[in-house]
Amino acid sequence: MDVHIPRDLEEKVRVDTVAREKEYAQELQREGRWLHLWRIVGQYSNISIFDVESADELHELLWGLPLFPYMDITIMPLTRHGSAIT
Ligand SMILES: O=C(O)CC1=CCC(=O)O1
Repeated sequence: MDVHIPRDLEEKVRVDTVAREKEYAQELQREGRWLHLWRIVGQYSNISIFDVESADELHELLWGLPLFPYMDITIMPLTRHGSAIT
C-alpha cells in the first residue's frame, strides 16, 4: 500500500483519518484477518498480509480503509508453498 495524502488536506481531517485507519487496522489484526503489517523503510508505504476467504472479502476490507481514497494498492494473491515448514 502506498499512501498519498493530498498536501492540501485539512490537518484536522488528516489526523482524524490516520487515527481511524489505525483503529480499523488494529481491529482487523485482533480479528485475525490482518496478519502482518510492516512499514517500508523510508516510504509512506506498507507491506501487509491478509487472511481472508475471498477476493470479495479482501475488496470490502480494503475499500473500508479510511485512507483508501489516498492509497495505491497492489494485490498479490498468495497460497501455501509446498516446501513451507510452518
Ligand atoms: O501507514 C500506512 O502504511 C497506512 C496504514 C495502514 C494501517 C495503518 O494504521 O496505516
